[in-house]
Amino acid sequence: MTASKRIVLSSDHAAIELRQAVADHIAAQGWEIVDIGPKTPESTHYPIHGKAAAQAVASGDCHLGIVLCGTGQGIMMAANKVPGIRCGVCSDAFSARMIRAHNNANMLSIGARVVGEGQALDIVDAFLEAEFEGGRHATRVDMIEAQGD
Ligand SMILES: O=C(CO)[C@H](O)[C@H](O)[C@H](O)COP(=O)(O)O
Repeated sequence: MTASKRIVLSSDHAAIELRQAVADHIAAQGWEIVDIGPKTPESTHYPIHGKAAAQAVASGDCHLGIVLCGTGQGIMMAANKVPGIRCGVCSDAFSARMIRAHNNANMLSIGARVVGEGQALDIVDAFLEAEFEGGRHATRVDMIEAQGD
């Protein structure tokens, strides 16, 4: 793990507490956290927060991003609308490892109403520890990028 790397975190109202747990967990590993909120649990709209986090990654300000909502699905869809973003929802560590190793994902989405905190932190660790394998997988990721928006 490269300690100097920056990671953006965001969520909607359904995942405020889990987002904080993720932030605490990865800050303890030396990651620089850019937590763009929201800070309070009032009902909000996941497209706003998925887009904002994705823009932080797509702009190069952050190396990676983690977004969370109730299922992880809506905020993932919003993030993937930003060019250059490859975000996958994961409920298990194997998938989290593979979206980086094979799909070169730069964002991870988690459903706070789907997985518990312990599982979520395992998913986060798997995502952050994995590395893109390149080779045939790079050919395929390039094909995704060539499809445009
Ligand atoms: O899971 C979500 C989107 O995929 C959101 O987090 C919302 O929680 C979900 O849409 C339910 O909305 P609610 O306003 O919390 O009932």
